[in-house]
Amino acid sequence: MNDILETKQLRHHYPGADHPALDGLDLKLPRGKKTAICGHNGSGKSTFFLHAIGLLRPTAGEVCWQGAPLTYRAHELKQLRQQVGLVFQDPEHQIILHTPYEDIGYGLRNAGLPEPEIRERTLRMLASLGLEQLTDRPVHQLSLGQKKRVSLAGVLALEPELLLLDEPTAYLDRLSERQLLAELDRVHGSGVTVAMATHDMNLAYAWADWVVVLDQGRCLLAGTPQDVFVQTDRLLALGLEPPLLLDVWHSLPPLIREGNQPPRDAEELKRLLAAWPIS
Ligand SMILES: Nc1ncnc2c1ncn2[C@@H]1O[C@H](COP(=O)(O)OP(=O)(O)OP(=O)(O)O)[C@@H](O)[C@H]1O
Repeated sequence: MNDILETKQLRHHYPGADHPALDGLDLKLPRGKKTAICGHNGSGKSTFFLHAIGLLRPTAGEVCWQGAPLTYRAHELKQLRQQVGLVFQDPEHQIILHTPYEDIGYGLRNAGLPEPEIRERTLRMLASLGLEQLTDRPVHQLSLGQKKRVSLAGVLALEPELLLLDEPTAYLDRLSERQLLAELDRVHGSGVTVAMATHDMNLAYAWADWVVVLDQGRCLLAGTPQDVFVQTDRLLALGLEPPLLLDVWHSLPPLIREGNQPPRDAEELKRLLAAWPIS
């Protein structure tokens, strides 16, 4: 498999911590896929992301970008951060300027782009994320969902090859979540590899085409959603609730399930049930 980013026996010990946050993490992000990184609180998801953009350095092990280990030289890190975009869980940690327009342009200016291109890309990102009406609105007047879209726009403006999102749907209402997922599908459709950390197994099951499960800084499971989520007992032992849809599916009579793949979303389940003759 062609992996865009890989960690090999990655270990990270924060100064003063009792346990390592990452403890021999072997994790691969397949190129071109949508990967869900699952794991309960403190399993190491955010620490992995900080390593993926070279913000933290390994205590041991290595991070490979496009097959080559990171060297942590300044010019390499600058290039890496243009190729790998990380959207933090809390937009307050990401947005640093006063308005969406200024903030989205900031990263582009840092990357050394000429002013006309900065303006063109910023306006394009504002439009594609439905933020035109908020272009010059002070950031502190925006809702959380709007701030999340601004921070995503700032990262997407750099046109990364790999987009990482830390709990992107946390605290969003259903409509904002649906809009964000549609945007991620559009970005993925344009050729970007996307990986999101999430606690939401229902979301991971419906959205991802590759799933990894972390526990205590290690990768315990990796595979397609069907392969990973069928391991109900292991997930429960890791404190993760298996997807509701899969639970419902397995509770249906075998005659309905026979010859069908488990549905990935409620609409698919409804279609399968509607096709079943009631007599
Ligand atoms: N700056 C830090 N200093 C010391 N320990 C830290 C620091 N950041 C994280 N940790 C610890 O490292 C471990 C992994 O944390 P991390 O934030 O990577 O997990 P996570 O899976 O992203 O959690 P969550 O789902 O709550 O965001 C936890 O035990 C956490 O307490």
